[in-house]
Amino acid sequence: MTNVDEDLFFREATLRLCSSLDIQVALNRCYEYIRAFIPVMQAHLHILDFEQNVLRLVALVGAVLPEGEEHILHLPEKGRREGAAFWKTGEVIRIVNQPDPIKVNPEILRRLGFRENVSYMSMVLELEGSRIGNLGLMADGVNQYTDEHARLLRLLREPMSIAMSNALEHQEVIRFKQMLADDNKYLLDELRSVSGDEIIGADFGLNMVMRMVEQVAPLDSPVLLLGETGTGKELIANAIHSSSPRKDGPFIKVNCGAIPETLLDSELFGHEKGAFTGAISRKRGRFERADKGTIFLDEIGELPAQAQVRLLHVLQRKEIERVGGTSSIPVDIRIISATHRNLQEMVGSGQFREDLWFRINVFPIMIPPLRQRRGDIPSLVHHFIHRKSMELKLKERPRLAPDAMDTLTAYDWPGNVRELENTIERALIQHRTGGPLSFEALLPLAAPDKVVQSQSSQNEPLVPLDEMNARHIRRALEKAGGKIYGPGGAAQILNINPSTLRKRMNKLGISYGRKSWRL
Ligand SMILES: Nc1ncnc2c1ncn2[C@@H]1O[C@H](COP(=O)(O)OP(=O)(O)OP(=O)(O)O)[C@@H](O)[C@H]1O
Repeated sequence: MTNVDEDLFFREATLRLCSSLDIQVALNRCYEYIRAFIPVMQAHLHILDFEQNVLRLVALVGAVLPEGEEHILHLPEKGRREGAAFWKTGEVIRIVNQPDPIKVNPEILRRLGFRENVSYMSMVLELEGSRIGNLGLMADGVNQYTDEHARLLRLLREPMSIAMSNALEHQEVIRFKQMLADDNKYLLDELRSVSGDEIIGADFGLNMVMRMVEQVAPLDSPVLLLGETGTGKELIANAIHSSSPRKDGPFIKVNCGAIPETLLDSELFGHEKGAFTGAISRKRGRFERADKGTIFLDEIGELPAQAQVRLLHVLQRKEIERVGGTSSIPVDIRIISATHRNLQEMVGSGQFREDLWFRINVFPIMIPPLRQRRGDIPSLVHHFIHRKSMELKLKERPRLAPDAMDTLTAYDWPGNVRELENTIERALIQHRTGGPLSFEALLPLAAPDKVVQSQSSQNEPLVPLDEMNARHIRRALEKAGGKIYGPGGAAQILNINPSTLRKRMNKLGISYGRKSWRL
């Protein structure tokens, strides 16, 4: 003992303590080294929670806890006060060379593998003024520990405390990471069930679209979704992602038209700390967040010219550079873009870069407007009544009024599925008091829209809605030779139920019978 080179002892033991973030591995390595200098049969590392009066074992060498054994040891209640005082003010090293004078519960000793005649040396670990834990060494027989051993052990107090603290923080980071991954998965599943990723009309009006989705989903090719607002472009983008090999990766949406131009770069590509006023910390951009997943660039036609150049850059090089950064970060992403605008025309007029257009237009999918797939309307109506009734927590699902479905099917839906969804929700809110759902207000809006567009010029004065409706119905009657019912009848031309048409004719004062409908 007298010849111990303390510097060497400190260095070698510290190297072993810092050799792993796994505290058990670190303690094993250190134990193997120090046992040549200090008698030790067993070493254990605890953190003490004296609020709860428990010792939590974080590493143990020289004994194995039985399978499934709890790693928390409850301290005897009567020792609580003494223990707390010791942990707050007690000496750093404690040597107990006689059998059990510290009156530790024999059950604890047994669990830790102690025998009757043991010597015990413990050292309190402390970091930045707070006591964080305890290292205990145990040797067989009485009077095993000397002041010289205590002096050597004390040399390791600081590295042991740092190693323990780092290991605990590392464990905490891993735990948080697992919790976040778990939460993330849970929230994604929740989001899917709330937003309802069920695609209505997949076998009917959207059949062609879904066939194309199946073809392209397994590949990494860029997809361009075209279609009017509210047709379901985002829903389809989601469907492509969730049936692709990237489905467990992120699906990140960027609404290119909704981000102010000044923030666009930092939103898309992220920024380094201090890159500009207000950049108080480093931030990852959406491209970086979409790594190993899919990025959905909605309203890509709204992207300003500068941003188009940078996007092209990312697509060509598959890497991004944060604002204020100096290095490139590789990104592995699949791009789905969407627009309700005519990008080809925008290319022609110089508003959209042709090279970018070629890059994103590899596999265009056109989603037809709802008025071109009216057959899907009844299923959509039932789907939204079901979903929205649940969201609104309605006790009973309301019935539809007799003509309601015809009215809904006849309407032109310029806002497409989103408008239909909102219409149903509004009707459900208005009908909270009961009664069937009717959509009387819709029909007058339907046909005139088209008629106004096709018949009136910008300068012509606007006619009242009822008059416009009446004219439209008369035109249909004229075309049908006055026939209301059956094939070629006015109801079929107008795509509404004949009885709805008759009601509307009554309301508008259009009489029945051959030619009586003429002006
Ligand atoms: N076929 C469908 N089945 C069920 N719900 C649908 C369908 N199509 C659209 N929806 C619903 O309609 C709403 C609008 O759809 P979505 O946001 O995907 O349209 P969009 O074309 O991306 O609209 P915008 O162009 O305005 O961004 C969403 O709530 C979506 O869930």
